[in-house]
Amino acid sequence: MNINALSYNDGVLTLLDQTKLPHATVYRDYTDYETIARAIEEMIVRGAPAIGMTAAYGAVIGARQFTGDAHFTDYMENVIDRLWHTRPTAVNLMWALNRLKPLVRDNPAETIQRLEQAAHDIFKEDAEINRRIGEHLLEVLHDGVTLLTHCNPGALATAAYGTATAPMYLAHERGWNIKVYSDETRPRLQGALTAYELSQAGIDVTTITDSTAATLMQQGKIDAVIVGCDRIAANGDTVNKIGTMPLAICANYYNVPFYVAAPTPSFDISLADGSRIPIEERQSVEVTTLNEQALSIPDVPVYNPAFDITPHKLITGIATEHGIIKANKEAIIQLFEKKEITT
Ligand SMILES: CSC[C@@H](O)[C@@H](O)C(=O)COP(=O)(O)O
Repeated sequence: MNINALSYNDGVLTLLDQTKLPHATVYRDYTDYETIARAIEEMIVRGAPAIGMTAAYGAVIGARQFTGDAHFTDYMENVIDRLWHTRPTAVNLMWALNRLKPLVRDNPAETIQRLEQAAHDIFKEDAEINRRIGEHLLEVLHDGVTLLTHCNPGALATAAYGTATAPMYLAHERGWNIKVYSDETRPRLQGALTAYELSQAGIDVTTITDSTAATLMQQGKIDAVIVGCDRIAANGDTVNKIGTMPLAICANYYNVPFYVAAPTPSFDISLADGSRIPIEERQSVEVTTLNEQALSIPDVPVYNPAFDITPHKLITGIATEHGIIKANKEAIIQLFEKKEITT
């Protein structure tokens, strides 16, 4: 697995343009926080952990752009505010910026050094967190397993391994025979990214339309569903890419285990339940066109929420870097109190 969605070197952030994948591999260099903010909005970079890390490096680059014509801390507040408001749902974005905010000092040079270190730490931690999530999930899987996933919770959405794809990469490394079905994920087709990165790694992956998932479960062909997440509320309700909740309902009906792969930065325990999580609505053009070809007649109203809320009762377990926990308030409180994890 050798995919870098983002990398940073000495004031230059490089993003792999995910709007061009899987047909073209285009890397773009960024030295300006405003264009980094737009890259998040336009989904050149996407996936909860990746946008958090991009925002962190965006703040570093913002600090480096300071020209001395304002008070530095006020200037940095504006930089962070701009990055904060790029996408509303994935809490990893706010989590990363909240980690950087207290490191801002009056002195720009000192701040750049501190922010750069913090952004590197977040990046390194993300890869390790995902590897550990993968190891915990392998404990409930087996050689020969067939999995279903949705969206792209993969290496492209993280520093490495992905979240829901981490057990797939680790199983493959161990020589397990695994098969993965990847929902195409209307309307942005992130499932094509999953198919791209898993097939690059030599993992057996099959693309299906979103509406085929139920049929595969009915046919008894899916051993477990594993998805990523953008924000988990204190009671375990989970917000992930639109189309996740119907999968959970279907998995429940057909008794298929349904796991959410969740780094702890994806939890928002300040929100009691999923109904309080802001759900991004994106432009109608994402639904009405494909590669600039019209799919619908003009002027018909479109409703295009980017995420849905899976009720915690439908979730078999939440796989974190500390272990697999139950999707309920007690287990989540325990997780954040760093007490013994219930599995
Ligand atoms: C490890 S990524 C988990 C989620 O961020 C992923 O499933 C997802 O919903 C991404 O949404 P996107 O709109 O492509 O940023």
